[in-house]
Amino acid sequence: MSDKNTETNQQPDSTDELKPERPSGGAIGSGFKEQTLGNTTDLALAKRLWSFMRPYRVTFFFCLLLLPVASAFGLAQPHLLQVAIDDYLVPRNLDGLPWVVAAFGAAVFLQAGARYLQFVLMQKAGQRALYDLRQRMFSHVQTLSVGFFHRHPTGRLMTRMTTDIESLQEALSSGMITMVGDIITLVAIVGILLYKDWKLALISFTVVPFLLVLIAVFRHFLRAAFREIRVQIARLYAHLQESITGIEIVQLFVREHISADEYRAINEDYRKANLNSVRYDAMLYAVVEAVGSVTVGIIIWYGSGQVLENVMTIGLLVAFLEYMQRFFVPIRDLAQKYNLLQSAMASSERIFELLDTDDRIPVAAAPTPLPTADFRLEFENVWFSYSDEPDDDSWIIKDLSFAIEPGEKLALVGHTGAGKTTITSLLMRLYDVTRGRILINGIDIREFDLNEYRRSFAAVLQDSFLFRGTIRENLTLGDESVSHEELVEAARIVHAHPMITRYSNGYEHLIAERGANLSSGEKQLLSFARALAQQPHVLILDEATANVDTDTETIIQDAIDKLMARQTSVVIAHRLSTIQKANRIIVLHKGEIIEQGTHQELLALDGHYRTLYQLQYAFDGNAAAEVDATISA
Ligand SMILES: Nc1ncnc2c1ncn2[C@@H]1O[C@H](COP(=O)(O)OP(=O)(O)OP(=O)(O)O)[C@@H](O)[C@H]1O
Repeated sequence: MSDKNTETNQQPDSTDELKPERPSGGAIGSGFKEQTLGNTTDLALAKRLWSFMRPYRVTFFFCLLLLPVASAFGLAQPHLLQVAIDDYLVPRNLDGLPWVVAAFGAAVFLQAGARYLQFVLMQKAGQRALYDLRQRMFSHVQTLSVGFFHRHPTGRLMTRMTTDIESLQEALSSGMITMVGDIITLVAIVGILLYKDWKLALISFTVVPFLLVLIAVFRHFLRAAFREIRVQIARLYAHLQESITGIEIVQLFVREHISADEYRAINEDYRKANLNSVRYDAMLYAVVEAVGSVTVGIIIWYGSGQVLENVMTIGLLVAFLEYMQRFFVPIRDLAQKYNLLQSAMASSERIFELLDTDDRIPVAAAPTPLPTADFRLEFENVWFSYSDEPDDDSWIIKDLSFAIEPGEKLALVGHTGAGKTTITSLLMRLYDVTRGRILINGIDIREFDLNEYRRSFAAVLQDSFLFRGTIRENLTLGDESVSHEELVEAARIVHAHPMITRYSNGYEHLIAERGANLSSGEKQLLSFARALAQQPHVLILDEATANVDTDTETIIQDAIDKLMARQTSVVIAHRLSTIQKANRIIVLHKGEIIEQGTHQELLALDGHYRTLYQLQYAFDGNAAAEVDATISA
């Protein structure tokens, strides 16, 4: 099957609002446009996020209960300090002081304990919810149609499934719930201070409006800096993904330095974006600290006067100072956590958008049972376009009608781009026809259960894709009903067995990612064995034209013959022997059948097939002579 990713990825896609921004570095598909979220959307998003938290709600609410407990133990400490000073130290009466010290120690201990418990439990619940979310995303993405993956670059999808989830995780672990705790603490401090001395409290709070304005300004800059980081991360990912998957081309065309330069530029932007956010963060930290110190100054200035006039006790002054210190920490944290929350909301929007994508092959509500044998496949006036809104130029398959009888071996030939791969994709329902029908024994294939239908096919594609894992795993593809004997039998038939047993651990030999540690001939033999082990009703074969030595070629040829002999086969033929052995050859041109018949019949026609034959099989020593012989006969 030809690889169309490169062409389609670059086509404008009006339905995709998350179009990649083409970065200066030149990598494609790098970076997402961050979105501004309205409050209503935030609420809707929060509701959906909650649906993932709901199963763990008992833990969640218990954590919420722990927050005021931790706050109370924390805020009891300055009060105990006040009691120690005013009731024991100032009157020089140390009798009950150990009790106050013990109470202070207990408050510190219990506050730490409550925080620890709250943090660990929250993480437990949060990690479970994220686990569920990741699982849901993966399962969902697997059900999307092949067309969806052709339209969306891998890098983009990967970013959504990794860094967006990470951002949610970050907000969950260090943000959301502690924000509630911060707010509780703030409100409690305001209440306590007003209760203890409302005048000093109001004087202390004079700086707060100024602080809030400053925080709002910083929040704005921090948020922009944060978004920039996310855009740069996406660019970095996309570039990495592209250069690693395309490493062979990069090295063959000695493009390493260009790729490194591009990476350097993106890396530099990423570094700058990070530095920017750190700068604003540090500024915010410093400003809050400074404002805090000014407040302490005001309290000492005003409070000491009050103490000297005996209107206020020293203990109360110390407690005030302590409370104010504790007041500024949550204010600073709230500003930072708000940004985390914003980013998490933007990420969840992208995550839910992917989860809501319903770009999949429709399944039959009440599927018709699939015939168990003797498939008669039929294309009935089939039209197909890869575009959702086809125009006259975009039809790839045009009013195609033909049938494949049970057991028949059909060869598809035609120039590149004629639509051969598309026909096989339609047959396996990787795409649905735009118009017309594909039938099995007279029943529209859309009426069958999709998985059951697909299971009746086995495909050997040009790129014999192998997964990282053992040979056995690659042959069975996780189907445990295939016995070892059946596997060996399949491998023997297609001559893969000797090659497998050459490895000391035979069927347990580990194959590298994409079969990187195998030759192309070996990969082909394994994919033949895999197809046979699936015991399909229909075999789809897109013959690879990889250069293999003569011995391997003979083995592969024989394997193909044996494969095709077993069931109905549709072959995109590149080998002379394959088309010669086909019961029927369909010659395609721009999505239409222009000739069909057996090899001999078509040669005798002296039309397109003959020209194609001479062009495509000219490398075959006997081809030209055979054409001449056939024609003269
Ligand atoms: N996913 C896709 N999105 C859009 N257009 C596509 C897609 N796949 C294929 N096409 C277009 O459909 C046409 C037919 O492609 P197809 O792969 O079926 O041809 P083919 O006969 O198998 O060619 P080849 O022998 O080169 O593999 C081509 O013009 C191709 O550009």
